Amino acid sequence: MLSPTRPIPSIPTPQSHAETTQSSSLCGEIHVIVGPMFAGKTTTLLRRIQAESNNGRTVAVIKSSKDTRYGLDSIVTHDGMKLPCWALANLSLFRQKIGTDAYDQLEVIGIDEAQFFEDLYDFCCEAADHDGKTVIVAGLDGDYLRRSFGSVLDIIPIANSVMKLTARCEVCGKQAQFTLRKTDERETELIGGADVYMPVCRQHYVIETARSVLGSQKLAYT
Ligand SMILES: Nc1ncnc2c1ncn2[C@@H]1O[C@H](COP(=O)(O)OP(=O)(O)O)[C@@H](O)[C@H]1O
Ligand SMILES: Cc1cn([C@H]2C[C@H](O)[C@@H](COP(=O)(O)O)O2)c(=O)[nH]c1=O
Repeated sequence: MLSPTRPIPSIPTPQSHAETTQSSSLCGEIHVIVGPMFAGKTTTLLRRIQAESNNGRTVAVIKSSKDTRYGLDSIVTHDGMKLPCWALANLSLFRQKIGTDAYDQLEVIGIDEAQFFEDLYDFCCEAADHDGKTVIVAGLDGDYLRRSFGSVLDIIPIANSVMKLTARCEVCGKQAQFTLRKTDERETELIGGADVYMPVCRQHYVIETARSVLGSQKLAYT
């Protein structure tokens, strides 16, 4: 693991063989993990990175410096699993930050919060096609309005595999595919956790969105 500060703490969940990602050093790969918030995207990414590291491969993890929820030196899941990482504004800064020699040695690169990186497509192409890296990308496919978020969907055509995870609907407990924003803020990018967002199924996305639209209309007419 090439990390700025600490070694990888061991992650206590056993790895299934299917969760590991094997690749030859001559030819890179791109694996994409998407889904709503709380679906286990970061957990899946960290398990895969840990498995690659356990297999003797050199790994590094990058997250967006926009997400300051748990500090900048670690990726942390919603239930507390943690791994040291590089927090960057742009992926193009990575090679310079880590150093060319260290970059050349790297075999596996994990990217979390991929929706926040504008240069995701170019970075993944370069790393996999030209530099032979295995790139594992985790991010939101959709924002709170279920619109395509950042460049995550743009890398589907260049990916080896795509996995869409689901969370549990906070209203009914069924599978949740979407992220509902609980506050009235309208900007696309709004950092937050369970205080601002909740995972919901299709039915409750529609019901809760209608309820919040009606609520704001009522306020406007009173
Ligand atoms: N509403 C919630 N609030 C806090 N934690 C949650 C909530 N729903 C699920 N979780 C926990 O979050 C874990 C997934 O965390 P994480 O891997 O960080 O998800 P993601 O990266 O997809 O947002 C789940 O296994 C569960 O334990
Ligand atoms: C839906 C949605 C989310 N965000 C932010 C909120 C969090 O900071 C991250 C997602 O984190 P996770 O690891 O997937 O839980 O993205 C946003 O800015 N805009 C949105 O619409």
